Amino acid sequence: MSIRSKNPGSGQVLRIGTRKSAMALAQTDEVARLLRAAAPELAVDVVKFETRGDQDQTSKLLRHGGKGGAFVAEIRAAMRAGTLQAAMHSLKDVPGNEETPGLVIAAMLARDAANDSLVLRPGLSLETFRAARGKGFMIGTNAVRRAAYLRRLFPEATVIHFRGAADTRVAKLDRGDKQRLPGGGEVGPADALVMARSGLERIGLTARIAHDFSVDEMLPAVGQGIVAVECVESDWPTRARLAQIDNAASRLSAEAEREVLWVLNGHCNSPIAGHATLAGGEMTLRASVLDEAGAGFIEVVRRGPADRPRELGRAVGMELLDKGAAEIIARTRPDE
Ligand SMILES: NCc1[nH]cc(CCC(=O)O)c1CC(=O)O
Repeated sequence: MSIRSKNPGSGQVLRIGTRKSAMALAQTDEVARLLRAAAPELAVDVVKFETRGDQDQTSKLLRHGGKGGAFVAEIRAAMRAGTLQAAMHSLKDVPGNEETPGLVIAAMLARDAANDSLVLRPGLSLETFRAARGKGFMIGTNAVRRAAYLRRLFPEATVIHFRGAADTRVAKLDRGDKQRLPGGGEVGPADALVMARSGLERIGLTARIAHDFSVDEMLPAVGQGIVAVECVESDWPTRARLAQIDNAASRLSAEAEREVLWVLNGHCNSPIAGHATLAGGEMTLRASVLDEAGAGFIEVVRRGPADRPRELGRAVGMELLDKGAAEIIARTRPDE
């Protein structure tokens, strides 16, 4: 059945906005491929945006309303103005503590790998790195959560701030570039990076993965590995298109995980981790809150019926709060 509308923007052409990093473009191409497969008559146009987050690598992005906020604000404005029908986001980068009136996430794709991976500079072997337990090595990451886990897993390594699009970060590692710091000065070069496996897969760099951390070793960010497509709430033709490519398991997991963020008032760069798995009608939700120094660490695991994800997320979030999560979040600098 083809869906027609008098609104020229939401009939046979669907314009989808995205950041223009290699990773974001690969994700958007996948969304476009699935939409075309579901509706061969549909023309999907990919519109590339250079967001403030991409242009301004060294600024403290939280000033722009959060790291995720910087990535998504501009694309959302275009959608509200009607020049786009949809926006592609990494769900991980969509803040979990903000209301977005008039917008809805109408599709979540089947989840890719949710775990983080270790990438080593050329010439450094995993054996050497492991034998040293990280001592004498610098590990770069852009995320407070990863920094906190790294300080627990490799207490003797130096964790440094490393920012940029995924392909740019690996190129910097390979060239041995230093990283400019937001407050001036520089650190590095890095010996290793920790990045999302899904991101490395999407830009064709899986061959660079020296080690996959399991989700229990390094609990992922809420929503990690899920591509989300947002549209205007009242644009029913577009919602119907997007509903065709929505994945139920991703949606249930995301609802549970994001409820934890909501309860804790967190966003993608808070030291909060959360991951849900589904099996036989049951959901297991694990979430943690970590101290930047790796000292404070609260983890909660609960199980519940898979069809009540928000209830489970709320219970896990409340238990984290009971155990002192708010204090840990408050004392962590959010823009490290
Ligand atoms: N913040 C950038 C970002 N946003 C989403 C991903 C990974 C892909 C995903 O989680 O879907 C990445 C790169 C990374 O964390 O290494």
